Amino acid sequence: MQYLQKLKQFFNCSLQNEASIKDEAKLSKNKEIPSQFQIWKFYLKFMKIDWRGFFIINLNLIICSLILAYEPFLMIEIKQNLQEENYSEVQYLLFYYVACQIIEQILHFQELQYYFNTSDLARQRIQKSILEHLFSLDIQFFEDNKVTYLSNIVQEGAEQITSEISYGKFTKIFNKYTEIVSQLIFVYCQSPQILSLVCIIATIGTIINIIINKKKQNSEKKTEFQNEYKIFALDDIITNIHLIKIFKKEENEIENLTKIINQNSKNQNQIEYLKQLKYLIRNFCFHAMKLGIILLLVISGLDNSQNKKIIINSLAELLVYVYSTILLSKDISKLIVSKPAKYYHKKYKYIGKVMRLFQVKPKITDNYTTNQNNQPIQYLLGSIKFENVSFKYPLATDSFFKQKKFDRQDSEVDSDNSDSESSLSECRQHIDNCNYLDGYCGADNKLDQVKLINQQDQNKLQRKYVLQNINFEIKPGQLIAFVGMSGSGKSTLVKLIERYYDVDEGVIMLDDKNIKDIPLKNLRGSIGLVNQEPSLFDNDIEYNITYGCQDGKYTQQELRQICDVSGVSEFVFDEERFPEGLKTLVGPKGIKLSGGQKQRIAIARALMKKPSILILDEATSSLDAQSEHLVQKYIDQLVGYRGITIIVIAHRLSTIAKSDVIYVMENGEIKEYGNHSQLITQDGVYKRLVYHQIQIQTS
Ligand SMILES: Nc1ncnc2c1ncn2[C@@H]1O[C@H](COP(=O)(O)OP(=O)(O)OP(=O)(O)O)[C@@H](O)[C@H]1O
Repeated sequence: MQYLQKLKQFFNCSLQNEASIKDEAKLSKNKEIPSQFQIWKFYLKFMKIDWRGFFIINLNLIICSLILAYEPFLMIEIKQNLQEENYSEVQYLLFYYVACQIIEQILHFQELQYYFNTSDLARQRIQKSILEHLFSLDIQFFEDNKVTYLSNIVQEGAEQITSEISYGKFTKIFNKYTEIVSQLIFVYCQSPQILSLVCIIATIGTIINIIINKKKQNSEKKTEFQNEYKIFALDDIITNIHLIKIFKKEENEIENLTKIINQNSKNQNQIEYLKQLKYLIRNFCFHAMKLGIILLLVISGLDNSQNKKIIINSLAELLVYVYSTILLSKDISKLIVSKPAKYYHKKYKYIGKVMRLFQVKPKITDNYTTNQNNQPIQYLLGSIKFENVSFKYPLATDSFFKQKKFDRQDSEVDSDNSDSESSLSECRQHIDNCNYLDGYCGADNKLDQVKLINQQDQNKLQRKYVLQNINFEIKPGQLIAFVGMSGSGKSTLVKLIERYYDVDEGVIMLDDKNIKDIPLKNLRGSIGLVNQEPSLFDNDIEYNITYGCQDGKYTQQELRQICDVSGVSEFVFDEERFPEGLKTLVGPKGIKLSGGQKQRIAIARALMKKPSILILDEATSSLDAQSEHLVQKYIDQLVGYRGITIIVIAHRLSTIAKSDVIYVMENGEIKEYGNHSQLITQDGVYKRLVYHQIQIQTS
């Protein structure tokens, strides 16, 4: 009864599967899934053939496959000679057989050696080109995509492409078919009727295998997406472990994670069930063939006892070949299943993702990259001019995995197929509408409904201008400040000066040149930035401070001076707390340092770069008053001596009182500007901010 139910379930699923296959074909048309031609064209990017390796690997494989194909016939010959008691010939044939085996093993060993060497080189080359492409992408891409996901693409993608473009790929397929054909010829030589029987049963087995494979791939596709969801949820929760501990939410999170982890157990079970079913069918086919062969022998043996004797003698051997023919029919069925569908399989999924990654193109382009790479930075003089600049953040269009809220309270994700059709078409429409470059993970999943943003949502999400009609001019060597309420657009302004984004309207001029015409190397090389949340590498303090030094050149004297003025010396040379001094490891993201220490290192790093424009975005917010005063003193010196342009963004208004010009921002607009004494006399936003801060301090 249970079995019947499962069978019914299976065929129901197959019907639904049919529909999803049709949809897949539609998707293929929509270029959501690459065609085989596109896949091969893509592989060409990474191909660099070492002809010697190519020749040796393929020649060895061809010789091995010919030896393998000849083996059954050699066995027949040995047996015939044994029956005829021709022992000298048997000896000779046995020697020949052993020699073939030894040659095959030697060739195989040599092929493997070449294979590993060439694969290693190919993997390095592929990894490098994926990284080169990834690093050429805009900051926005990294803001929209999860780091775990991108690092997986680089690692796994390179691995999978390497195995796909290995030199022996085609020859191995050729080997497989030579083996099948030789075995079929062997069976034919024994008895044509038996061959017909083998062919009929193998064809039935292959067809059933194809159906099961397609069904399995459908489940794998869903599992794949849910696995990614699991990884992101785990990543999110473990990254916030401090928060979880402080709120004593361990139990809740464990419960939520367990729910998320167990979400796709239904799919996993189905995959296992289908695997078992395939195994069962293979065995069933084999037994059916065995029975059929015996029946044939009995029928034919009634009137031909000689024939019967010969055939019975080789029955065991025959069955071995019949069995391996069935095993090979498994490979045929895999080949017949559409190649793109294979890309949902965990063995191939990252190839599709790498293809997607290469479809993403940077919007911030630099025509000078190739020419300027080996030339030294040409520092800017430091004048900045904004002319009628307006800007809004673009929508995330190149997200591999859309930013999704992990709804842990209701994390039950129904992986049932019951209403997959409606969600499927809806999601397909979302894909068309959004033109999102989503991974090849299944869209026929409820999760995708959450994941993809439809046209309506897009309209709602139409971003507002973050900066509107901004005009200002900064001369080289000036000290300029931007103040304003949180969210008024100050940091965005800095991002535009660094050209992490291009403006929507207006123009930004640096040294009287449009920012778009300045090589990125010169632009970013001339800017030193310290932002609100300093990022540090998991390395020692010295490495972090000297990271921006051109060609890694600096003197210990310079380093010491910068450490002194940025306040790093104050803690780093304290032998009790930092016995290793500048060689102290800071831990991931500088976790072993305090907020103020991290900020001082970031300030030292920016100063070591000797920039012509220094941007301090809330750079001293975690420093105590004394340290801030020290940094401030050095900044004043810099302005005086080196003519460096300094832009300060600060909420603490005492920090900016000495600025040449203070720009006051509100809702993405500059509301007023002037120096401190001018602004304080006006009855405007600045005066209100100053009084507000004084009030807080006195109370
Ligand atoms: N990467 C981003 N994508 C989309 N919107 C963003 C992004 N970064 C900032 N914003 C939005 O732009 C607006 C201005 O943000 P910005 O960080 O420039 O403000 P701010 O004045 O520097 O604030 P604060 O003083 O709190 O740092 C905010 O409404 C914010 O939500």
